Amino acid sequence: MDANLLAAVPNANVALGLAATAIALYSLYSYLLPKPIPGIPYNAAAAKNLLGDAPDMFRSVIVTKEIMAWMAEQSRKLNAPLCQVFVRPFARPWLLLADWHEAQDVLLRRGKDFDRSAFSSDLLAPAGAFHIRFKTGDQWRAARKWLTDLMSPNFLNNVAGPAIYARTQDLVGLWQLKEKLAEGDTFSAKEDIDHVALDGILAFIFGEKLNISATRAQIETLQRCELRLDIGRSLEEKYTSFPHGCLHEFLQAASQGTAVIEQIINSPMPNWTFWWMKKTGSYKDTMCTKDVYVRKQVRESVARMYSSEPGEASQIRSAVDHIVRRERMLAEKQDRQPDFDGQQLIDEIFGNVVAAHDTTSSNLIWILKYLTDMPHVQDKVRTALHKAYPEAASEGRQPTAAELVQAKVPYLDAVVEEALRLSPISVTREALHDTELLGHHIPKGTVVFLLANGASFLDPAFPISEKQRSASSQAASPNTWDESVDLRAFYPERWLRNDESGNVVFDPTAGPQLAFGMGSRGCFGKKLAYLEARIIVTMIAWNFELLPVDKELSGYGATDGIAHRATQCYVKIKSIRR
Ligand code: HEM
Repeated sequence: MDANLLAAVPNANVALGLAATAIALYSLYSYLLPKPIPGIPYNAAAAKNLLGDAPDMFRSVIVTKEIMAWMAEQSRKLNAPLCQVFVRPFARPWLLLADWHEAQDVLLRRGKDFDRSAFSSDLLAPAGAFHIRFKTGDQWRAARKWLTDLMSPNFLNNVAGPAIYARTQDLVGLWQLKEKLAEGDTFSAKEDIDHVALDGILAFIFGEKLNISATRAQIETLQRCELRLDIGRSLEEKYTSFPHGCLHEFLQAASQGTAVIEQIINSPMPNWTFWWMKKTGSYKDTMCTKDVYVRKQVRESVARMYSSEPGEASQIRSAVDHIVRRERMLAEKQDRQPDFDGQQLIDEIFGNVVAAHDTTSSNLIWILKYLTDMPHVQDKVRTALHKAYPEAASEGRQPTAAELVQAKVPYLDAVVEEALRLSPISVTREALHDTELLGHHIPKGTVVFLLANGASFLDPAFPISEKQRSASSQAASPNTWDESVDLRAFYPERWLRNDESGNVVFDPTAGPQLAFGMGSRGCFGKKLAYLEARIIVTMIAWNFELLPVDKELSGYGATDGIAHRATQCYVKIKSIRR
């Protein structure tokens, strides 16, 4: 054979090898590129990037800390009520639905098509066997049976309300002390609100007599600071800071329980983060502390139950008392031994603490900010309260717990609702099988974010032809309001209307609201959250004037985790003397 030809054979082999490698690499690259769902708008540049939209999202979230704002922005940029983003590399796209009418339909009427997503269940992995993580089915129903009637007016008015009221009195005491120590200066209210929300929820879960309290721990610390030795002013002399109270280990575990979930939610690789977290000593300590404490409370409640007369309702002083009675009753019905020590029951109890704590405290923090920055709203709240509790006002005392749980104060309810409307976290659902949304084919397993901060909530709704909507959506009549009233403004009046007798009433259905989700998987604790907000805001507005604070301390930035949480909440308080 020709020598040149012989030399060319290896070269040809090398070339062939290189070409094959290039083809293989290109195929791998194409395989790993985001896979858009046909017909649904997306960012074209992101579809050509192995990391999809992730780099853009991280750039934005590093600055704003608000992933929900980034999502709403994508829907606006793509000008689409349904769009897709590629946030997790090499995974399916997430769908973003920005339409109140269709979101309501998914949540209320399409439970067979969409359910709790594995995605959100994974983010809440540290909550263990808490029912929020289950798909709708037998396990979920079994857990909900323990909770039946906890949100009944009877339980809320006679057990939860008085317990939360008692804990709110501690906050009033703390702020009277802080006002004196700060000599009228501004201070951060975030931790105080966080603590009173935790104390309130724990009093609901474990009873008013629970002997641990984050607020009282703070009071004890401050009582030792009478000489102002430990009290500091910030460098810029903008606010006074106080030393922190020393929290009971269970209170620390409760706060830590929220913190670990937030860490997972904000991780680019949640499953890995959780895997790593579980190996750390601090995680194990937190889990062990909360399990031991909750079990102890359950055992004490069981002992009280067996030592009281059967059916003696007055013995039920907490959610745990109620849950252990339900477990006993269910066990009898199912002909089995009650399992008071089981991990699922313990996870259910602690899960409710976590679900309730950060969400309620975030809502209260936003309310305080709005009341501080909008004195006319604050005045209106106080006027409404004086009208609702005329005896307390004329006798120069605070409204009692019994008065608080009974009264209707439409303007206060509207303020709470409006704060919730402006600070939602979007709920997610997962397609249970191949289905359709706004006329598009949606593959099984796709995660859909129902944006509560996009079009038809904070921006005017997208025009959508009725034909695109599902049959159940077309059949329903949506509640919507005048979108020409600035949807981003804090305007409680949008939740008020006149009834047939001309009285002003609060109308929770006046317009789009997704703060609690909806339907059978909507928030279980919604009524308790309203009750807690009503009690705490009433007691604050009744006892203190919230004076304006420096503009620099009144930002509206937030972080997204379990809740959409304001970064700043400073107050300058003046006791109202009667
Ligand atoms: C302002 C306060 C609160 C807000 C904004 C809030 C918000 C939410 C949201 C958005 C969901 C998901 C709903 C869905 O997927 O459709 C949810 C679920 C849940 N929330 Fe709340 N929540 C609050 C207070 C509470 C409280 C006080 C409790 C307990 C006492 C609670 C217990 C739960 C539970 C157990 C679930 C899961 C329901 C299920 O999966 O079946 N939440 N909450």
